Amino acid sequence: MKVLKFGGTSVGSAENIQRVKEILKGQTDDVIVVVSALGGITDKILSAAKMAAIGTGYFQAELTEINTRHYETIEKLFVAEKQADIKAKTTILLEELERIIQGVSLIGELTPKTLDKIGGFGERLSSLIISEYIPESKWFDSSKLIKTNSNFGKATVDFGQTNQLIQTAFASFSGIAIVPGFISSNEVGEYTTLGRGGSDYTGAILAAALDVASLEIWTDVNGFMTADPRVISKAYTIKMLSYSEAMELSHFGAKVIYPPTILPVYKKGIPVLIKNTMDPENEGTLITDSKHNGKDLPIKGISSISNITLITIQGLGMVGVTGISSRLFGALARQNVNVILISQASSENSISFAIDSSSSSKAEAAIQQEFDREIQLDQINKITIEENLAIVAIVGENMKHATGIAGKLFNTIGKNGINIIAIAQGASELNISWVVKISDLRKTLNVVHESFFLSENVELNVFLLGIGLVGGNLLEQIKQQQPKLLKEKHLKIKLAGVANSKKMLFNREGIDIATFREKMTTEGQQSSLENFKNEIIGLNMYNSIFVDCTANDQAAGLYAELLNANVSIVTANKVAASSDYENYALLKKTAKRKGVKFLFETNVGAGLPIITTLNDLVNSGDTIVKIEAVLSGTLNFIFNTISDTVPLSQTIRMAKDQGFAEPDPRIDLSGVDVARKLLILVRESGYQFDMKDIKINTFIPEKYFEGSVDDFWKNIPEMDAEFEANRKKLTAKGLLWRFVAKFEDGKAEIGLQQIEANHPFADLQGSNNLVMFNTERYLEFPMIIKGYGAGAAVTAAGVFADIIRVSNI
Ligand SMILES: NC(=O)C1=CN([C@@H]2O[C@H](COP(=O)(O)OP(=O)(O)OC[C@H]3O[C@@H](n4cnc5c(N)ncnc54)[C@H](OP(=O)(O)O)[C@@H]3O)[C@@H](O)[C@H]2O)C=CC1
Ligand SMILES: N[C@@H](CC=O)C(=O)O
Repeated sequence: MKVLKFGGTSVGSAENIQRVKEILKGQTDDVIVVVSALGGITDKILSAAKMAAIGTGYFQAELTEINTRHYETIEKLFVAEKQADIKAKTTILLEELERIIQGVSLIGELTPKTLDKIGGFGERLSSLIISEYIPESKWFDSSKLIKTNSNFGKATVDFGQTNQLIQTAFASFSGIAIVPGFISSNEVGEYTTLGRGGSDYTGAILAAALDVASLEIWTDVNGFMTADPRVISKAYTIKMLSYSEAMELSHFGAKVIYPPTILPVYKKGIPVLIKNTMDPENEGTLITDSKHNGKDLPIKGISSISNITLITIQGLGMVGVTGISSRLFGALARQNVNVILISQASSENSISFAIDSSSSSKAEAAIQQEFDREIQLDQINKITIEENLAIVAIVGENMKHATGIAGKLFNTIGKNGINIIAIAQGASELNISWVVKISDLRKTLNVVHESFFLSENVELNVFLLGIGLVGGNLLEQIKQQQPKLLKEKHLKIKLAGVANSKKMLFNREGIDIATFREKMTTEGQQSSLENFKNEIIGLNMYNSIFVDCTANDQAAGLYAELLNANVSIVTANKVAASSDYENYALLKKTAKRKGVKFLFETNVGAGLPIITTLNDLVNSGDTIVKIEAVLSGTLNFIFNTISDTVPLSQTIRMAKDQGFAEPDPRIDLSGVDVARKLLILVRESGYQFDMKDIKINTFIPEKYFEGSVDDFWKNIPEMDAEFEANRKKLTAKGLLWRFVAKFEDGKAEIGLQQIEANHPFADLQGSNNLVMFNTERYLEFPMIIKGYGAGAAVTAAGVFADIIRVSNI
């Protein structure tokens, strides 16, 4: 024999009741079918009763709706000839309900006892209709079988009597039994109820009394999910749970099963299967006594409860005093305040507990009253009430004795800038619960879901500023590479925000890279750096990365605040890393302190792995003795391209057109770009250096850098003739121009050099860069890194690599 329970949605419409019939047809065993009220009916009944009690006439409209729902369901389920008979039977119950509610209206009082009498009508009605719809079935009145005390609203079952009654009633039963859920009766036969969601409990009570093969809870979801799917799109069904895990998860917000359901079936070792009436083929979740089940993950699921208030009572007068906790929780219990989480430090000078916010004034008054004397004497000097909180819990039997779970959990949460307000973990190690601000709940769930591999993929949320050459190429590369990254590395890069200087666009769910430009035009808001930063912080998404593909110094000014808000920075913009040493050091320190990344590999040599290599050398204990490098793609391209037919001004234009030059090419021509790069290399080598410490030898007179960029383009051809004359002389001597950056003996200098044809820099084609590091380990023969040092595609690839680096995959 099996017990199957169908919830409110499962019997909420004629179509769904037909599904139930189909499911029952497939059963080979004898079955007891427990049914809830038609979805939403119990709420309507209770609301009608409450309206009646306060004297509003609106209850009549609610009653009419209740009647209509049932009559319409009958009309859809039964052929015309049968309808009158079933409607007549239904009407008897509906009229009885109406009479009681009329009575409530007349007396103007709604006692818990009356509420229980009224509350069960939904189940009585639905079970009547369903038993008529399955003619071979037999209806059983569960209110006569389940005996309870008189705690109306949530009665306690008398299992001794109940088990006997059930066993007698079903002693010779075979076939299909239809039983209303939720209802029971007390010792004098008055209706009681088992608490909201109590139909599950009815199923469990019957299952345990008859020691059946299994209890199936048919609902409208595919079982217990790893997290709330409305928040975590990647949440999936947990195939197997132990009784304890199911109990913990259902207590902490997963409303799949009514928590008291577990105990009776657990005691008898009866497996519980959660199934979806709308998707019967789905495996669902199996709850058994097997502890180490399913994938070998330390945690099975994450649950949360919103609308939480945390109350802390504090005072030195509490230390070492026995009975404080008992008085505190006794006072709360007397006021019917349900305590959801408790946390007390071993110092004993404070106790924090979490409750549903609706009880917070009741709780506060209870504490004030109970500890009035201690408050007067200043032995308890502080009662703090924090609202707008949520509790999150991770649950899993495999956490037991697994080291590092709490460390990993809180480390990951901390890195994402989420403040943990209180923590509780039972010695059973089955559940770790903690309190966060409600505004951090979504982020917390995502972070935890991902870090415990409950999510298949790691997700990065990218906010891209600048969609010119580099930024535009970056998005193209992400678009192309995304399927492979997802498949092979389980990495998803989501564009959560994007901006240029005119428009900005955000979408928590991700912006489609194929259409982002049109979307920016049609749906984008006016761009503003301040608002872009505020939006990133405000969205408070986990694994957020600000990617700066502008050359804007104000954009670089946003980094500190973003890092402080636990947003990683990936930047092609050289302004921040070459700003005042103090600022550079602060940004690096902030990133480290916050556990996020500040990456700028492309600041030197575009996509070449120069900074990471330098970091590896230094981190492994090497010392940088000398750096000698050609660091400007633009200048190298110019000196490789200039000829008697291609003058200087034209080579600059070509460098710009090929995407080597800065948005403002004067930055390249003036040596500023190279100076920035050398400064960054020296700093990353471990030296405290500033721009003023670099000697810059310019080769184009200062006057060309004054005025606007247009002035520069207009005037620079004046230099062509002189440059060509010098070039001829240089060529005649068999020499070449290279703009060289050098750091040695604590001195840094950049400038144009004439080099021999056999110099390592001579064979440097196009826009290539070359860096030579002489270190204590690479002393005689330097380490050399060479290759394309500029260009949109290679730079975008370098930015892309930095973004991937943030994920630590
Ligand atoms: N090209 C290369 O080889 C390399 C470049 N880099 C660096 O990459 C960065 C980008 O270069 P590149 O792509 O060539 O430059 P582009 O001029 O092509 O693009 C710059 C982008 O930044 C946007 N932008 C500028 N100011 C703002 C602002 N205030 N708010 C929002 N967006 C803004 C621009 O928007 P709009 O179009 O609306 O003005 C544009 O989308 C530079 O810092 C450069 O030094 C680093 C290594 C190599
Ligand atoms: N403008 C730069 C681009 C890379 O940083 C260069 O020419 O090297």
